[in-house]
Amino acid sequence: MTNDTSRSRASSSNNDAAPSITSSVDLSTSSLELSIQTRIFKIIVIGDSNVGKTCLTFRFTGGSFPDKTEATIGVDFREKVVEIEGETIKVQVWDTAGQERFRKSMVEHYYRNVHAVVFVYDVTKMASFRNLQTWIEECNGHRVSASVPRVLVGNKCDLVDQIQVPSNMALKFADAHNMLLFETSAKDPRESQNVNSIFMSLACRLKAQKSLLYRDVEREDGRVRLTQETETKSNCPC
Ligand SMILES: Nc1nc2c(ncn2[C@@H]2O[C@H](COP(=O)(O)OP(=O)(O)OP(=O)(O)O)[C@@H](O)[C@H]2O)c(=O)[nH]1
Ligand SMILES: [Mg+2]
Repeated sequence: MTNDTSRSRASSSNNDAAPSITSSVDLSTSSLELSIQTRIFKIIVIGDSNVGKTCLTFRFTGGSFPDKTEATIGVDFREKVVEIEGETIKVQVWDTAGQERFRKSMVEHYYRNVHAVVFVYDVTKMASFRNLQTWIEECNGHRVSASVPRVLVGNKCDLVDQIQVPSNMALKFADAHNMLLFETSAKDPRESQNVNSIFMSLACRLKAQKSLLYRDVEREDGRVRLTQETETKSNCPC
């Protein structure tokens, strides 16, 4: 599919249902009922170290650009509760480590039961764009279904004089890999809405694609085990 050249570009869409998911919550929590009703979408953010994964997730969940960041070790979780078509959904963002030494013991956890993947490169660093192929191979190697939506994000667009990755090159890559492309900046507050769109477009697609149903609620040693099941559904306006 050919795309226009606006900052947020749709190159293609994914479909199909995701695998079943099992999670546990503490019985003692009075919010059990809420837990059962609130769907959680797990979105992982992947890419080279220093491309701005932490800043992008911070911008989405906290609405600001952090003064200072350090290399992520393992993973940082950030959550945002959003409402889509009257339904409250928890978007759980996994901000992963780009440095090999800080991620190797965690990689299995990143990909387990993931609902969507955000691949990030730095538009001022060609190497971070070239390395996307490796990140995609890692993702595929962890049995992430082709039906799990993926988007591509070129970050640091505010550094206009230093851009190394041309938009048309990124667009071609996104098309070839069946991904949406966003070119944006976690730093520039005017791009805040665009950063939101990265995650909201995924949440809308997930909501449209499937309805996670809690099938079984069984007590296990004071805990409740919830099993979610998926079914195809398509009524999201996004
Ligand atoms: N100019 C500019 N700088 C940015 C932007 N996003 C992040 N940075 C800077 O890039 C550096 C790295 O940002 P991080 O978000 O920590 O990078 P990361 O991808 O999380 O790195 P790892 O945790 O090591 O994988 C920091 O100095 C940020 O201030 C952006 O949009 N524009
Ligand atoms: Mg980080």
